[in-house]
Parts: sequence; C-alpha cells; structure tokens
Amino acid sequence: MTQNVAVLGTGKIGEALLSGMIRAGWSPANLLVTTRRPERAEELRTRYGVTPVSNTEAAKSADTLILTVKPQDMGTLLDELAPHVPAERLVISGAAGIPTSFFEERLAPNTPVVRVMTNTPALVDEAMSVISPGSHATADHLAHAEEIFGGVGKTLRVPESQQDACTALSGSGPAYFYFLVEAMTDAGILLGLPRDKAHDLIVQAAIGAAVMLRDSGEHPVKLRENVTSPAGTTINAIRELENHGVRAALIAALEAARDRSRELATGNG
Ligand SMILES: NC(=O)C1=CN([C@@H]2O[C@H](COP(=O)(O)OP(=O)(O)OC[C@H]3O[C@@H](n4cnc5c(N)ncnc54)[C@H](O)[C@@H]3O)[C@@H](O)[C@H]2O)C=CC1
Ligand SMILES: O=C(O)[C@@H]1CCC=N1
Repeated sequence: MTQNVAVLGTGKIGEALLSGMIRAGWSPANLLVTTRRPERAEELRTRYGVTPVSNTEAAKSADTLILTVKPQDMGTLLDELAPHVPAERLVISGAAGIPTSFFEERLAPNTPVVRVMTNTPALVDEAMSVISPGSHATADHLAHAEEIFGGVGKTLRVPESQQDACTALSGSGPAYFYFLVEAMTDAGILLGLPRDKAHDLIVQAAIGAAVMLRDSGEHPVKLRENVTSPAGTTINAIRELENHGVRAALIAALEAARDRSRELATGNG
C-alpha cells in the first residue's frame, strides 16, 4: 500500500527532507506539505509538485505526519492537530529538545511517536539522523522512520535519553565546521591570500579530511599525527590551538548546546 506522508511546517529542515525523499524515489503525489504562508506553499508546489494542505487536512489524510516546526511552535501546532489525528497515525518529530512524552500527552492514547534529530546535509543526501521510539512506537514504526530518513543519509537508533547529546553533536555539528572554515579563511586573508583562494583551499582540505575520517579506518589522532612532521609547521599551529584552549572550548560549546536542547523540552524554551 502506498503511504501518504505529510511534512508539517516545511521550513529549512522540512524542505531538505522533502527534496531528499523525492530524490530517493517518493512520488510527489504521495507527499503533502503545510506552511504558515500561502506564498511558501505555492513555492513548494511549483518546486516539487507536492500538495499543500492545511494542518487539519494533513492530520486527517496522511498516514505519517512529520512535524518540523520550531520547538517553541510545537505546542500550538499540537493543539490544532490533536482533535484530528487518528490514534494509528505515526507522528515523527524533527524538533530539537522536545521529548516524545510531550506529543503522547497531547495526542490520542497510544499514538505512536518517533523522535528524529537530522541535520542540514540532508540537502546533499549526507544527513546524520538519530532516531528514538516513544512508548507506543513499534519496530515497524521505527523501520518506516528509517526508510524516510535513510533516503537523505545515515540513520542511527539511540535511546531517547541520548537525543539531547546527539542534537549537540550531529544536529548542530555542521554549523561548527562552517564556523571553522570561516575562521580559517580569515586566517588565509591575514596570511595574504585572496579570499576566494583561501576559501577553496580550506574547503578542499575539509573535504579531504572528512573522506579520510570516514573511509581510512584510522583514528583521528593517527590521521593528525601523520600531518604533524617533527619540527615542522603543523605542530606550531597545534601548540597555538592548545594554548588558546580550543579543545576545552569545543567541549564547553557542545555541553552548552546539549543544555539548550534540554531547556527546549517544554516547547516554551
Ligand atoms: N536547521 C537545522 O539545522 C535543524 C533543525 N532541526 C529542527 O527542525 C525544526 C525546524 O527548524 P528549521 O527548519 O531550521 O526552522 P524554519 O523556521 O526554517 O522552519 C519551520 C517552519 O515551520 C513553519 N510553521 C510554524 N508554525 C507552523 C504551523 N502552525 N503550521 C504550519 N507551519 C508552521 C514556519 O513558518 C517555518 O517555515 C526545529 O524544531 C529544529 O529544532 C533539526 C535538525 C537540524
Ligand atoms: O539550532 C537548533 O536549535 C537546531 C537544532 C539542531 C540544529 N539546529
């Protein structure tokens, strides 16, 4: 049986997922979207051939609902949806912080809920999506969530207690790498390189390093040691990174992201 899937609150992450599902072979005829603004709905219809509907229509007619509004908007969305979601509908939340119990308390008894934290590389089919079941989600529900998110990258099942940490690592993770590229490009300017050349050099270094991290089977320490020649250039840079507490800064940064995810748990954060 063909399943209809609705993406409710199709912003950046919702669109990234939607585009990936179509690349993975989902028919736009089976995909519904909801938006706040009518112009945005038309944009999505034109771009992907999907059908914009209201939130209540989506709740009534889609087999799976994927909720991709901001955590702060989730309570309002659920108030609108709750009277219309039949108990057997699978509800997938893509929001940071909000636990599956938040949905279970507001939807019909026994509604299956799955919590997923994905990331923006879904746009290039390189997402990392971390998946946890709520109290009423079965193996089939998890498999269905994996089928959807597996189309845009890798998936990993984790206990829900690890979701806030995963949000800090892989959900927000791409932003840290973009920040590093931006900072290193500035360093290239300081060293006298034109900005476009500095950007290209750092991006290719990042891609090369990422592929080696994924494919070489080597530990990151070994890979870094292979770059670090005795009395060479790299060790001078590493000493500065250590002097400036970059390792401690990264640990503190990810801890702060994890803490913010916890704060968002009520949907009012
Ligand atoms: N941006 C990212 O890298 C990631 C975001 N997320 C999660 O995805 C969710 C969305 O984040 P973004 O896509 O960045 O935000 P966004 O602001 O681009 O998208 C949210 C969309 O929901 C719409 N919306 C809000 N209330 C609505 C309602 N009642 N009915 C219909 N549409 C409604 C907004 O108009 C907006 O277009 C958040 O919960 C966030 O925690 C998860 C992983 C990564
Ligand atoms: O910054 C945020 O709250 C969202 C969740 C993970 C990535 N972006």
